[in-house]
Amino acid sequence: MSEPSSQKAFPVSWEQFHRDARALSWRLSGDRGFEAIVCITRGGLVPALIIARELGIRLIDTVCIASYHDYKEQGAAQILKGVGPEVAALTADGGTRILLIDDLVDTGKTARLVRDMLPKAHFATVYAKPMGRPLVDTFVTEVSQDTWIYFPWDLGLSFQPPIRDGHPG
Ligand SMILES: O=P(O)(O)OC[C@H]1O[C@H](OP(=O)(O)OP(=O)(O)O)[C@H](O)[C@@H]1O
Ligand code: HPA
Ligand SMILES: [Mg+2]
Repeated sequence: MSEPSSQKAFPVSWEQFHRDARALSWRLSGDRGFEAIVCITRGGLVPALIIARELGIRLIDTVCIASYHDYKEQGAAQILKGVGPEVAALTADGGTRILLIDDLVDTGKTARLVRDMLPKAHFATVYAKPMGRPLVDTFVTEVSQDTWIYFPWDLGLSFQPPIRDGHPG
């Protein structure tokens, strides 16, 4: 990851995240035959709820991966949990009826791990950075590689210094 100081900030409110996840649902809608959602925890849990609601999908599972152990620092990716038996029953053909959801793809490291597990699943993220973009089938918004996305569940209300005082945002 780049140095935080050299990164642009892209803060996302709950409202914007909901709107973007709905936009992703529209792109995934139609007769695509998805029978299950597999979300990549933890960031994929929130868009998975919204997309499952919009598409009427009720079989939802998780793949638990931890790769960023400290703030903005990527460590070795670890798979803590794979899919359970109900979704495993859908994987014989590589997972064509499985919709994989994450909040974003950045370097593509997480996506690559999951793609190895479910090579034919449809992989969708709300946001994508250029390095990871080739690994994603559907996304809504691309941001530059040197942008850090701040998700609403990581944010709180705080004082913002005026722009003229050198606020970087
Ligand atoms: O494309 P990559 O460089 O692999 O980065 C993308 C991944 O990083 C974040 O997850 P993180 O591992 O931080 O865990 P979290 O979802 O629990 O916050 C994000 O939610 C993606 O899953
Ligand atoms: O830009 C990001 N924002 C939040 N979490 C992340 N994990 C990888 N990249 C990012
Ligand atoms: Mg994640």
